[in-house]
Amino acid sequence: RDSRAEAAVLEYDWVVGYLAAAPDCVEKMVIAINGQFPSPTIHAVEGDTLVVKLKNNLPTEGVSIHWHGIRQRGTPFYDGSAFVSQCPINPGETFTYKFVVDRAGTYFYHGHLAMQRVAGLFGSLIVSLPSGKTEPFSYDGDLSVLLSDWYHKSIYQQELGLSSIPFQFVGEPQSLLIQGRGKYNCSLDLPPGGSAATSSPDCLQCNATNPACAPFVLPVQPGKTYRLRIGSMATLSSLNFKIENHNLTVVAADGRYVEPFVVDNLDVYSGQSYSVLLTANQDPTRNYWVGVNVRGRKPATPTGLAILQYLPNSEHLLPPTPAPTGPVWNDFAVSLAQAQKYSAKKGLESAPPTTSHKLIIFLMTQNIINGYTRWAVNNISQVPSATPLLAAFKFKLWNAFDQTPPPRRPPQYTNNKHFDIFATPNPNTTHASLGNGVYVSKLGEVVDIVIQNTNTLVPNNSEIHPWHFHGHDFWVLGYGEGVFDPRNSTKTYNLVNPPLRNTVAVFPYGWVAIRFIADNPGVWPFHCHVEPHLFVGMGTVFAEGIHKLPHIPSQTLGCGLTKPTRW
Ligand SMILES: O=C1O[C@H]([C@@H](O)CO)C(O)=C1O
Repeated sequence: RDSRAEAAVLEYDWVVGYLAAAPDCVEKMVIAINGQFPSPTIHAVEGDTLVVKLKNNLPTEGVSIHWHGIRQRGTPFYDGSAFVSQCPINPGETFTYKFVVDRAGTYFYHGHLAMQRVAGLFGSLIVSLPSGKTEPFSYDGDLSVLLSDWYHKSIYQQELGLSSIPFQFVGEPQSLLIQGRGKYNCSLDLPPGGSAATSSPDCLQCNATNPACAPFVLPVQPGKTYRLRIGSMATLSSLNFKIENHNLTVVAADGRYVEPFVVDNLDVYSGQSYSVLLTANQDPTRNYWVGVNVRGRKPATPTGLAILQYLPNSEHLLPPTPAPTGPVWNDFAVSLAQAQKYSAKKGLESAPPTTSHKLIIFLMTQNIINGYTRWAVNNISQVPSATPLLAAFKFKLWNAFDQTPPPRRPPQYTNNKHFDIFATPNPNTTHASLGNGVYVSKLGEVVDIVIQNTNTLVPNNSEIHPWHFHGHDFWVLGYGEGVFDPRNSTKTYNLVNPPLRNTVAVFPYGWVAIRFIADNPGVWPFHCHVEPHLFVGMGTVFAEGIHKLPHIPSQTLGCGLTKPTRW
């Protein structure tokens, strides 16, 4: 652990490039930083300034890096979402991110252009308290695991399928990874009655003698307590994390303190981070499985495994027990009950304003638009603008994006609520259109957003969507089942100690309500963190304080209407 008392400037020289790697024993192409997958972990201290000089060595594509969970106060142009805060960094170009990490916690960074995150372009950003400040819990050591799901199909083939008629969805991942390591299940590849000799080349690489197949190891001293940081950069999967025989005490979520509570398995949605306390208080003569399973979608991916190693046992001492399983994948009541256990830590986190200035209701629908399968929010399916929206606001380039404000209510609602979210097929799936309008708030405005789930185009199917906000933490006021009713549902809100987060899951056929203060001048994406959903339009953009936008560095410009006009 870094234990400096004073903030420092930390400088990094990074090169983004393609790498042949075998995260689950099978060699594929990943997008890596400095030849590493996952990308290097950053360890910083609260108040530090990070200066990341990023060279794009990808020969055929631009890139940008989003600093997930970092609020970027005063530096909205370094938020890293392509076509919102900056132009993509072209092949061969170098771009320097410079920003302050103003709050201790567990964060991430990842590619934010098309589906580059899915190709492995992500890493952990861990911010510790300076040595003079203490956490509201104690521990002997700090451990961290970054969870993800992994596909054998390239992101380019995935993007092709998503943007084709007929639509070809990415489907379930081949493997689940813990800190970038997993093991592909060859037997899934075998034809009925087939043998290893007839299986695919992928499968042949995946055998016990291949060192790339060794699981990630978490070493612990018997009797000690560890702070374990758990985060998910999954493409699609909602994950459940479990350590055999061990309870976990949850103490923080998304870099904010929560009232501690004990679980024996933890739901982790893409874009979320947690700190849990883990005490090595079990039989020390053996090691234990750490297991990750898929929730919310019918699993077709084997459990991802790592090893909790009780020192001085060998890390090769395999646990004698079967791989851990989580709750049944479609027991959404269990997921909801766990989500409702979170509350803000008393005395350390603020309560929300008791009222809001406006309410926005988002209805998420899956649609057919000109033959293409696309997600929409209030009938608008998001497409990027060629001009970064931040620059469009700053330089008043009003031709750069749709000037019609996007709807604050689902056009499908009558009397605010009489929309049948359970209807199959969804009756309004042909009314959506492409767009890139922006929800503009006044500086300091208190805004409520309710995200309402529906049935997808598949009969009797509604899915989990983790929504992530850039530039803000928000209060999670409450969850509900069925259709949100502005007159009654608000009565169930927790306005006393709701948790602060930057990513929240919306459960099938339900809604979630959040409140935020629009106090960070900038232009900020708010979107589903399931990458193939964002890719086909499941996102929105918010802006505030547009009269107070800071000067924009020229390195963020150069595309769309921000092209230089003189030679
Ligand atoms: O966006 C998605 O599309 C498919 C399905 O709804 C249509 O093929 C699926 O499972 C998603 O999550």
